[in-house]
Amino acid sequence: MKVVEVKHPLVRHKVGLMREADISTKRFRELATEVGSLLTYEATADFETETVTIDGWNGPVSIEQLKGKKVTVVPILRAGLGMMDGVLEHIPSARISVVGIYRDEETLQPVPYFEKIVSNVEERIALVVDPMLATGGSMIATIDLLKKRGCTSIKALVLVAAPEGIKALEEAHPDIELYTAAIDQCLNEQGYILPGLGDAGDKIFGTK
Ligand SMILES: O=P(O)(O)OC[C@H]1O[C@H](OP(=O)(O)OP(=O)(O)O)[C@H](O)[C@@H]1O
Ligand SMILES: O=c1cc[nH]c(=O)[nH]1
Ligand SMILES: [Mg+2]
Repeated sequence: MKVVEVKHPLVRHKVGLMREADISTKRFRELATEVGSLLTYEATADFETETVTIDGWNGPVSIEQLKGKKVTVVPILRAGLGMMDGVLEHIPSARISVVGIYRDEETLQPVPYFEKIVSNVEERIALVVDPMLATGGSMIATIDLLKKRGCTSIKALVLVAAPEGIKALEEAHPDIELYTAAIDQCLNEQGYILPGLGDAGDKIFGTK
């Protein structure tokens, strides 16, 4: 599995700000969008382009335009919605496939509760967004679901990843790519990432 920890100074700075214990919901949301945008920039660096000729101000001019597979953005509810606008900033016409999964707080197992995947997902590159890759269970379940629908080109974008989650994801789906703004130290006994961000869903939705 290709794993890219984006080390750009802007990304490191913004993720650092997100770790502040007293951060407001507004600021956390803004930063989740901004880092989502920067991760998208990195994750799309290998997209293919083709050269075409258009009418420019001084006659014909060769330009490059994107070609190949179109994109579907896949936010994992709820917290993934907090990164979605950052992706759409760069790919405004992307179709959206929504997957609802929560993690059982006792067992840490993913519990699916909603899915609405675009109809031609097999023809698209899926950019799956979720701020946290902890045990990896939620991301693995989402990718299982996308593959069952025929999707073969999948990139996962997360703000913070735990080594345990990366290992589990690599074992389950070695063919996908992972882009993360930070690889943190470990999980605590409750399955939270350390140092991590705390509960990203609660911070984005203001529910605690
Ligand atoms: O890698 P895992 O161990 O599966 O944990 C990560 C998942 O946990 C969080 O979601 P949560 O279950 O809190 O749902 P929420 O987004 O609705 O808050 C997070 O947004 C991921 O989806
Ligand atoms: O650290 C974690 C782990 C799972 N979900 C979160 O929101 N945070
Ligand atoms: Mg949550």
